[in-house]
Amino acid sequence: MARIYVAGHRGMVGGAILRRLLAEGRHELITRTHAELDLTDQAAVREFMQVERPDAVILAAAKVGGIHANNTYPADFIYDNLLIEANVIGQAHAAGVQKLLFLGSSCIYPREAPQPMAENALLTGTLESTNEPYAIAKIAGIKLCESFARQFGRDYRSVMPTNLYGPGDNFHPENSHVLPALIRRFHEAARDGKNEVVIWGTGTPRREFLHVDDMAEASLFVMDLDRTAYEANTRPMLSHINVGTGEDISIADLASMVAEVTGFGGNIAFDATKPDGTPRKLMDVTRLASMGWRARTPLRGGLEQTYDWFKHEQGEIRQ
Ligand SMILES: NC(=O)C1=CN([C@@H]2O[C@H](COP(=O)(O)OP(=O)(O)OC[C@H]3O[C@@H](n4cnc5c(N)ncnc54)[C@H](OP(=O)(O)O)[C@@H]3O)[C@@H](O)[C@H]2O)C=CC1
Ligand SMILES: C[C@H]1O[C@H](OP(=O)(O)OP(=O)(O)OC[C@H]2O[C@@H](n3cnc4c(=O)[nH]c(N)nc43)[C@H](O)[C@@H]2O)[C@@H](O)[C@@H](O)C1=O
Repeated sequence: MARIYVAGHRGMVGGAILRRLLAEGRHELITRTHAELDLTDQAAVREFMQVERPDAVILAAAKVGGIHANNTYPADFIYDNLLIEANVIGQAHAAGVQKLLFLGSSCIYPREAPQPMAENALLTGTLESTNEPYAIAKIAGIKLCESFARQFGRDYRSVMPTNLYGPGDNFHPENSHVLPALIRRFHEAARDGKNEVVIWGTGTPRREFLHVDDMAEASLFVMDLDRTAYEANTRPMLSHINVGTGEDISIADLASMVAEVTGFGGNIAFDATKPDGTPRKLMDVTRLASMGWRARTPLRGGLEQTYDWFKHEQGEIRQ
């Protein structure tokens, strides 16, 4: 039975991965909360890795947020994420951990990348300014995995998720991503009998949304791939694999869908003084599909399930 350390197991994605691993029952799982182990602390991470010596690591811990948080706290987003990645990946290697999975993000691709964005679009153009520091840290994470694989023969892999949502998401009014932010805003407007909801930007940007349970499944699918298959699909640099649905939707249409699901019947207004961010971010998922994995959860169904979870957990949700 392999011992797997899931970093970030209290987060949305780490939590979904942990639930899936627990259900499979194939592995012994190692976890630490942020309070127990600050992953920006190199000495603490070194001590942890040396004592625990896991067989594999899944790195789902990161400083994460939506467009406003990224734009407002750029230093936190680059500094924390660079430290977390360097410490976890570097100290895993130092402790002899042979296998690791790093979670990046679709914002690694250039703002004007051809759509859908294939893995080889990495480092071909200028990044979107609202999340450039976070994207630079995520690109560094890919390069750390590649480099430890190429120089030391480690089996360190990377997946690049599109925008994610689902149970366990962050519903903060400003710092969250668009889907949880809209669930909360439309829910509160419907509850309070308001006749207008304002959403940020022009409504024209397009985003792709993947349910977190699909992401957890894809993460373990990539982790379990035969090494030859992973390397054959990530040559020449042993780089990364996109994870998404291959379908996107405009923010205006997403807002209408959230309004329907939450029962809000009023007007939707757009605050164009707020940034739109990247115009479009659709993943090319051909690589993963060719290996046999496809997303299963349709957006409407996933949104309804997430809204049910939100209503149920309201007293408990993260702020
Ligand atoms: N959500 C999304 O739309 C997307 C997410 N991703 C990536 O997926 C991964 C998981 O994201 P997600 O689950 O949404 O994020 P969450 O914010 O839900 O979870 C991140 C987890 O990391 C923990 N963490 C953060 N900093 C530290 C630290 N210094 N030491 C220890 N633990 C820390 C957090 O703990 P605490 O809350 O206590 O700080 C939290 O439990 C990240 O790598 C993210 O970049 C990629 C694309 C889209
Ligand atoms: C996952 C991804 O997440 C971020 O990039 P993003 O895709 O731009 O993410 P977002 O979900 O915050 O916004 C998507 C779109 O939606 C619009 N929008 C409308 N109304 C609200 C709203 O109320 N909140 C938010 N957050 N956005 C809103 C918003 O203006 C934008 O046009 C980065 O952190 C990036 O680093 C990253 O990896």
